[in-house]
Amino acid sequence: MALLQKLFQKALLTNLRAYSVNSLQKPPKILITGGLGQLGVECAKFLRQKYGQQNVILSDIIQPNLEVANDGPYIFADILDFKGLQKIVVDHRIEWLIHFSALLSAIGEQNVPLAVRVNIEGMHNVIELAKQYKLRIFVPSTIGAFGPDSPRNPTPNITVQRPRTIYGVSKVHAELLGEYYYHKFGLDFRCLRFPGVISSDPPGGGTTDYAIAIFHDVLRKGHYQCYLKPDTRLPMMHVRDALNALSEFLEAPNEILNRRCYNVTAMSFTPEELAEKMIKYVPDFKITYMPDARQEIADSWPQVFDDSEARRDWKWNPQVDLDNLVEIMMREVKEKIASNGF
Ligand SMILES: NC(=O)c1ccc[n+]([C@@H]2O[C@H](COP(=O)([O-])OP(=O)(O)OC[C@H]3O[C@@H](n4cnc5c(N)ncnc54)[C@H](O)[C@@H]3O)[C@@H](O)[C@H]2O)c1
Ligand SMILES: C[C@@H](O)[C@H](N)C(=O)O
Repeated sequence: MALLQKLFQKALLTNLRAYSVNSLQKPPKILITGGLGQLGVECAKFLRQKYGQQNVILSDIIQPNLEVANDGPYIFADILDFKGLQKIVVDHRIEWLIHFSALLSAIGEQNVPLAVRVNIEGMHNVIELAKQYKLRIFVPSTIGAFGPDSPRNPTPNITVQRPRTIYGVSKVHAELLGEYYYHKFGLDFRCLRFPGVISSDPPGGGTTDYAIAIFHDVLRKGHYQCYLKPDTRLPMMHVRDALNALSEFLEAPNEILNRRCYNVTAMSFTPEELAEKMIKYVPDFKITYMPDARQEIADSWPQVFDDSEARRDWKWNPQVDLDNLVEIMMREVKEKIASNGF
């Protein structure tokens, strides 16, 4: 019986995927807010390959560098300006909204009023916008949406969420608001809770940033001083997997989704374990540890993330493990340092 059910679900998924791809023959017009951060630029490149350069509009409140400006459409969009957002959606016939604007966990603690404005008021604006114009809206959440009362190893999809950072509070708010709009108004709200995302681009002020900074410091200086203790275990994922997850989830037909918010992850490691893998590439590098305020945040977050519901419902399957991640980062960070010094 269970086998029959599984076969039926697989057939349904295959059919619905085929339907979904066909129905996407006219590619969606997509707006990415907060697009000049760590995830946005890569996300635009990825989605432009899929849906066409002109169909993915990157936006932010800061000035793009020349490479980004030449890569495809870029516009100014402040998520605190509702009328401005309405104009963009109308003028560009936007159908999907990917809402990346946020102050991350560490930086949010340094400026709580701004985090409230950007993360909470900004969310109010984009969700109303999505409702008014019937947009499909993707809002990333995070392992930071859990807190010290949540089970940490593993952290299931549905459990206690009592975060102790304004970032985490704003993300729980976003999850609940999105689910509410889905049930109340039929809004096509979709949300993935990402772990620390690793890429060679500069991170925006999070607690997991050490796993990016370590590559830059080791390759430039041969030394890294880590702000977390050596045995601090956190869930992580390479940006390629994060973008694959985002795009597969965005394309998944509503019929196969049992939830609007899913945990996704690829691996969990500690600074010590990451450093051990890096020694193969830079045998004589040194790592020292000087924990700061970010330690307390990390200690309240999941250590291992349970993403079995995403794997079951829309066949989420990460590709990059820790060995691949170190190999990719070593290569890409070396190239970045050679080309622009970051
Ligand atoms: N990077 C990660 O490890 C990670 C993990 C989990 C979830 N996320 C989520 O993914 C999203 C993107 O993360 P990121 O790492 O790219 O963040 P980031 O901090 O690098 O970028 C955020 C962007 O938001 C922009 N922004 C700030 N105020 C704005 C405003 N008023 N209007 C428009 N834009 C504004 C900033 O200019 C910045 O470019 C965030 O919502 C974050 O919570 C990221
Ligand atoms: C985990 C994620 O939300 C972000 N990188 C942070 O540390 O704040």
